[in-house]
Amino acid sequence: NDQTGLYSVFRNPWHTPLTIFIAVVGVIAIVALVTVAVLQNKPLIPKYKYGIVLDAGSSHTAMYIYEWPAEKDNNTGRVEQTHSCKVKGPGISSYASDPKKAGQSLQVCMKEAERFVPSERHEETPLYLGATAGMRLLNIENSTASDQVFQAVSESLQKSPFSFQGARILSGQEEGAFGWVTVNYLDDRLKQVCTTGALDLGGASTQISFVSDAFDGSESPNNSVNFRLYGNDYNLYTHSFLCYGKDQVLRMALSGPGSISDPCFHNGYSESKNYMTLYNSPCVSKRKPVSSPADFTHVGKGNFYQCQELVKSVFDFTQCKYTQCSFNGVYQPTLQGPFGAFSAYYFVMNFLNLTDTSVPLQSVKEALARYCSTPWETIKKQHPGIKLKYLAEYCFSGTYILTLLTEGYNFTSETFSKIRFIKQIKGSDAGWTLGYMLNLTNMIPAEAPDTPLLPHAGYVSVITVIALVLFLLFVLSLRPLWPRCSQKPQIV
Ligand SMILES: Nc1nc2c(ncn2[C@@H]2O[C@H](COP(=O)(O)OP(=O)(O)OP(=O)(O)O)[C@@H](O)[C@H]2O)c(=O)[nH]1
Ligand SMILES: [Ca+2]
Repeated sequence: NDQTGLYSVFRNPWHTPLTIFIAVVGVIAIVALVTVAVLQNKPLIPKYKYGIVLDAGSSHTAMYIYEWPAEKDNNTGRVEQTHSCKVKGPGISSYASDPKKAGQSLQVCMKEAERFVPSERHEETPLYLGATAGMRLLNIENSTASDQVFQAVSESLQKSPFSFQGARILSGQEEGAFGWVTVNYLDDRLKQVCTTGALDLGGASTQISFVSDAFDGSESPNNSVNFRLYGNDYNLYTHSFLCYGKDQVLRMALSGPGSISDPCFHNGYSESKNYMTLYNSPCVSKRKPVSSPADFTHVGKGNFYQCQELVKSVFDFTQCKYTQCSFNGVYQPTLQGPFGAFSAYYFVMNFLNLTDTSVPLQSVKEALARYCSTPWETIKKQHPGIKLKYLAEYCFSGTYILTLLTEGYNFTSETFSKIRFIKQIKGSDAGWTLGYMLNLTNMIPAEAPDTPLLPHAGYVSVITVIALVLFLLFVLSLRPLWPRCSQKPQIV
């Protein structure tokens, strides 16, 4: 019958001001912590934001739509590719003689984008067009035509409901650097020190980008790009070889001496071709013979080793004013780390079934030699569904890729095994477009984004401990600190 202990609790526990105070504070603290924990760690109803990038390449244009959680707009969002659309027809540089058609060619994909991006997001969704080597070459050849193509393309894109941010030519350095950002962002390597190098093979240019401990940019500043991303400093080596995309190299190889009987094309292959289409590029115009017939017959004789010699003839391995070069007198530090090889690297090696780099390089070469020596009629029978334009060129393209990697960039059988031929990473295409958009929308901060003070579990355990302490205090506090006035007030 202790009048002041637990007994009194059940009679009237609320008469101690301290008890009420602690109870109120406890409830507020728990509600506050739970609210923060939920907000910080559990997204509200997911709303997404979008970005659209058009990759106006030399051989074709592709549109990519990216999305990310709206409440994570501030740089910690996981931006993902949600849709892509391959524009029908050639690259925009092919419309030099009829620029309007360049703009019209984009309309189908832009209409598709209007269906994929929720209409309430249309006007806030940034839309970019970046052009690469095809337009670089047109700009060299005929800058007026290049401007007219961009004018037509911009007018066309301004008609879309999106927030058009402009159409421009990317430098080769940007193309290489943003391809590296994409690969490492998607592979979650930007929060680590060890990054993945990027190898991009297009139709008119090819890029190599990687971080090398041996490279501080001093020997060849033009090949150096510095990034500070998520609190890490990266000094990237990058180079873009204009005219060394596979389509332009094919022209250079064909314009060489005695190339009409071509070891890079299958025995039995014979096509009449027009010298004009061969020489109408700044990459080969210097090789154009003074007088040449309008047409020639391109005949294949399918020999990988002779093809390799022909392909090597488009490289210059003699001049190098640096401590070490790749080719054509371009500085290149020692290769380092794993590499992701994408675009035409993937299209070609995937077709040839040579993407498994655990296979020794010598075996890859032997497999390609067997493929190149297969007669054209057999090749066509074995691959009925493949576009003949692509099918005819795989022997050449595969030989070019191996020559570029081993003779050009000095990949050995050991470093070759560290290359991964990739089309996508976690559902997003490898290429410069994602890196380009991340950069322009500032979605990769220089500093590491704030991580929640405590992980979700941390919050739960803190709440539990506080709740227990408060409960104990509550119970203890029920013993009156001041003598309860148990007797009736004396009426004086
Ligand atoms: N086999 C095959 N080849 C393709 C495919 N798409 C493109 N190519 C060819 O691969 C080469 C490079 O294609 P892309 O990577 O799109 O090159 P691009 O972006 O147009 O060219 P650049 O402006 O130099 O980057 C070109 O010769 C294309 O014709 C494909 O799906 N399959
Ligand atoms: Ca490209």
